[in-house]
Amino acid sequence: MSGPIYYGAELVRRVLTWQLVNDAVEEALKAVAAQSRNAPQLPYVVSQPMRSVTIAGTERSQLLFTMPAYVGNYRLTAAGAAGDAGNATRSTLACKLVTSFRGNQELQPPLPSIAANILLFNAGTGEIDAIMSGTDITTWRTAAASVVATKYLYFGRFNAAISELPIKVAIIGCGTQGEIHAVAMCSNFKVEQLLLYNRTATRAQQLADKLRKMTNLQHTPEIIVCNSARDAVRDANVICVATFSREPLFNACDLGSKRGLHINAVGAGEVAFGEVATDVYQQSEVFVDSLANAEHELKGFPVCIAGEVGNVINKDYKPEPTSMTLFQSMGMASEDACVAEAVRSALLTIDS
Ligand SMILES: NC(=O)C1=CN([C@@H]2O[C@H](COP(=O)(O)OP(=O)(O)OC[C@H]3O[C@@H](n4cnc5c(N)ncnc54)[C@H](OP(=O)(O)O)[C@@H]3O)[C@@H](O)[C@H]2O)C=CC1
Ligand SMILES: O=C([O-])C1=[NH+]CCC1
Repeated sequence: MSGPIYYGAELVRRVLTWQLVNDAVEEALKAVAAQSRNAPQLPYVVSQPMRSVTIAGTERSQLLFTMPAYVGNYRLTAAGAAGDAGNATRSTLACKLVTSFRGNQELQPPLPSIAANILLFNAGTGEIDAIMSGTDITTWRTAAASVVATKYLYFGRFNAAISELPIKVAIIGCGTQGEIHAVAMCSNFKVEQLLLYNRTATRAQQLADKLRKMTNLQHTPEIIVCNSARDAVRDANVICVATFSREPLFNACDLGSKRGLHINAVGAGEVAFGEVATDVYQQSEVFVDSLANAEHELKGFPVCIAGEVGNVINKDYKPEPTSMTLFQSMGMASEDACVAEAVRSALLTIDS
């Protein structure tokens, strides 16, 4: 063996598309849900042990996560990842090493708060095949999980094509995740209005300016920078919240009496579910990416969890049409494994 191939960030970025990442993430969500429901009619085999968390210092502001996963018998159908044959089943053994260093944004120049590398192993021999830069994969796959959750939990309740239903989207937190969520929502859905809020107001304004200049968005919405999270969420149909806040940034009263709302709660402060108020959880049907991870990581979670997003994709469960749904995203190693595999396939295709 000559040693692992290294795929750097530049190479990875060349092949990242929403179609490729959404497809791989949807497959991971389905596989995890099939495994936890013990659904023998579905082919998947998944092993996704709890991630380890190493605290680098005395506070939880500097963390190293180890995220291993094996996903067996799954398919990547997106065109970019097809390579040999989109229909072939795949099995991937991978481990992501990811750090979360909150102070990185204060450095000059700032560094990403979340940085990752993914090790890809030969699933037949256990030898290491490749090391892939995982920072962009983490950014994209997290937004893709919110896109898939929005597709099934919000749009799934209407009898209309996704492309025909205009939505208003609130983005709370305009850091790396806020930005990619704004781009993902406008690339996958007909967003007519984008409401941005960030604690440091200039950052929301900078994101608004950047988004207005982007020419590759499928939909170019009206973009409004809001003075508070409350203002941003009031009229939204879909809310994406991605901060490090320990305190709730909005509560149920701020959402008014409207129903049929969907929330993607992505961020994690000291408490993984701190940025959204308890009464919002209490009034929502709550879904997670992985129930096993939720049991382990969401200690003190205020409500019962309705199920996994994959249960809804696999049609084991349908949310009430008028309910408020909330996707509590934690991030799964199997998403990283499937997306890294899709990226590797796409790179092999363009190289050959
Ligand atoms: N679910 C998942 O799979 C993943 C979740 N994450 C989580 O997403 C969150 C955002 O990550 P990322 O975008 O990369 O980080 P960034 O550092 O790029 O952005 C952090 C954002 O959080 C805001 N923020 C921080 N503290 C507070 C606070 N006390 N009150 C209000 N806003 C606050 C910042 O505002 P300001 O500009 O004012 O500082 C900024 O908008 C983190 O919690 C991270 O752990 C990340 C990756 C995957
Ligand atoms: O899933 C993931 O990679 C992460 N979740 C929180 C920080 C990083």
